[in-house]
Amino acid sequence: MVTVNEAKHLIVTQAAILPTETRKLGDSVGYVLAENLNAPLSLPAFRQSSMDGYAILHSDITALGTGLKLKGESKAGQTDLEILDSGLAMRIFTGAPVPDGATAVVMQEHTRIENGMVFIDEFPVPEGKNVRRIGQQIMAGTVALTAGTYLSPGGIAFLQGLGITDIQVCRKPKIGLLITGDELLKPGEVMVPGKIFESNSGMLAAALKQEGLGEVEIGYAADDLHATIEALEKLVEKNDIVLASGGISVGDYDFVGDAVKAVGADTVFYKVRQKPGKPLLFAKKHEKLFFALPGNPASSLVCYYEYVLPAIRKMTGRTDLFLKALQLPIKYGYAFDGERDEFLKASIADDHVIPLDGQESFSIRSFALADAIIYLPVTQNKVAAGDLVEVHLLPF
Ligand SMILES: Nc1nc2c(c(=O)[nH]1)N[C@H]1C(S)=C(S)[C@@H](COP(=O)(O)OP(=O)(O)OC[C@H]3O[C@@H](n4cnc5c(N)ncnc54)[C@H](O)[C@@H]3O)O[C@H]1N2
Ligand code: MOO
Repeated sequence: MVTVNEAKHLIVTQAAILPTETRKLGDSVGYVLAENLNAPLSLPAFRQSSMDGYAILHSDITALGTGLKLKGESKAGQTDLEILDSGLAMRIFTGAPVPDGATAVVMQEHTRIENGMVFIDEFPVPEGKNVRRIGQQIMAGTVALTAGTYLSPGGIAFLQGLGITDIQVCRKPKIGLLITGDELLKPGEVMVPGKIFESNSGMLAAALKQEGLGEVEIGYAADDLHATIEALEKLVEKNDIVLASGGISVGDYDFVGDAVKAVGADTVFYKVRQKPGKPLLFAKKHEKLFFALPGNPASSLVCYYEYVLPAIRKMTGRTDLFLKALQLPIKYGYAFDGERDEFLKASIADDHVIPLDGQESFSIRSFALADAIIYLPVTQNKVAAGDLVEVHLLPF
């Protein structure tokens, strides 16, 4: 049996970053950049107006109400503009090129047009007012984004704006799920007394989907050693990570531990000093990782968030591996006996964290209502209302 921290340490040190691949920028959200990218052009690439109004020479405006002769127009997308001379104003729109010679743009709300003249009701007009400078966001040739950057929609937009179409990212792991248990019915099957509609496949597939891993191979095995080995072998062959659900405790029909050995994986640890999720097993075969998650749904999901997710993130090149953690006051007092650290399904409201009803490991309804997990180490087995506790935010 290892501690929570030992288990986490073993997992993130054993998980290795996957090789890189080239992807279309538009298909790269949620991936991690595997190369340093320099800006091929400056942004903005030319002086742009940030307002609809009039381009002028700021030095022409010597008093409130200075009149300038209106000459020409610059609209967005314009490529051929004449130089603006002193004494003139050019009609201009947001995003349009500021003509050479002009040193500022006055927004149209601060102007009046009378007889072909533009009167500027603003004084003084500072140089550069309402003009986006060349390279104000980034200069050509400088570092745009560095290897290791997680690509958010903002990152995609930034690189697309630089004209970049293909990038090098860390590959994401292929994941296989093995669902074990004789009592399990798949969605749509006919309910029979003694059976249950299994839900761990949907739960884990959904959690993986949220992490950008939409294609998951799912295998099923009855509570039988040979069936479990066979299903496991298939999944291990094609995937980087295999998650098994159920069959990892000490019952006569729990075969996953033996099957893991039979496929040649080395167990790194079995059992973590925690509740729920004690019988978690972590094994490795070369670079492939294997997690045997306990069948109880809440145990399985806690183990996914606390251990599997960091491994996935490490393999995809991310450096923020764990759920975001913060300290919050707990709404109600909570106490527990025993030697195991506890993870509680919880929700956050009014700057407090609330432990939810239904903390049993079979109870998944509380997870349906949770947006966080409270982590209470055994050293903190009695907390009073208002005490600070460690809270892990679920990904949303
Ligand atoms: N004598 C002992 N018994 C148990 C111990 C122990 O230390 N000594 N540990 C308990 C703990 S803690 C857990 S957690 C469970 C883990 O059991 P398994 O991983 O072997 O899981 P199963 O026995 O197959 O199933 C447990 C529970 O979960 C339900 N289940 C299984 N698969 C699914 C699924 N795909 N979808 C929904 N629900 C599922 C299953 O029907 C059982 O109710 O062991 C304790 N026992
Ligand atoms: O580890 Mo179990 O998950 O306490 O029910």
